[in-house]
Amino acid sequence: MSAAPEVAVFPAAEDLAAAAAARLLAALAAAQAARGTASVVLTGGRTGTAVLAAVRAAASEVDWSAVDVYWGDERFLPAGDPERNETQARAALLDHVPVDPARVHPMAPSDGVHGDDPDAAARAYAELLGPDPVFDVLLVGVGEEGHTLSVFPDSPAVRATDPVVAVRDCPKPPPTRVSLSLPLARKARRAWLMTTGAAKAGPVAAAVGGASEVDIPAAGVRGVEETVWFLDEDAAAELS
Ligand SMILES: O=C1O[C@H](COP(=O)(O)O)[C@@H](O)[C@H](O)[C@H]1O
Repeated sequence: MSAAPEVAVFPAAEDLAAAAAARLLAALAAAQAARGTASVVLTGGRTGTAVLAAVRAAASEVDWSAVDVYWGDERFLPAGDPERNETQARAALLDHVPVDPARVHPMAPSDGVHGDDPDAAARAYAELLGPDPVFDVLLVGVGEEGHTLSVFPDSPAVRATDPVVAVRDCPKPPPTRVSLSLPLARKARRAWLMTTGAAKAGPVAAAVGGASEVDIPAAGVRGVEETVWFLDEDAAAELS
């Protein structure tokens, strides 16, 4: 059963990044203390990448060699493209902590073994995850139109039941992506939605207020144990 969402509002984006980073490190350390390993699903975007940079700057008890790293969505571009979420996450954090490369699981690039076929890349990621993946923490961002992951309003992806989907014709570039679906995202123990800025205030208020996930996909993200909205004051401005 999903818990009622918690809404945490911070004065500025930097405060949000520091707080989310500290809480992420504590959650990963707690998972390792309980089970020996931890898993996190990373997001792209400005807020998510700022959180990863804050994680890098923080002291922690986390054993990075025992963290499985996944991505919630990826821009389907060539390996190393600066717009890929993987590239940004590596630059912000993963290149600077002693992760085990075998535990870092990026989605395929458009010039990889699956060629320029996002459906094949989505199928391969679903196979990698297996039927019952464990995600200790799922990090996601929120777009101006309410998208989360690469699940956009009123799109085939928002109605998807497959665990991982190819996404085409996105309103936000690049147009082709690979994404976890909302049903898979809802298997995470902790789901944290993170966003900043006045342009996000409308979709945040709609999602927190219970909008349909078809209209505002961010409304469809919930953790099994915990759902947290990390917002700055601008993004929280329209909450009632
Ligand atoms: O394209 C994407 O955008 C969202 C939100 O990004 P932001 O820059 O507005 O914070 C992000 O969550 C998603 O992973 C990414 O692919």
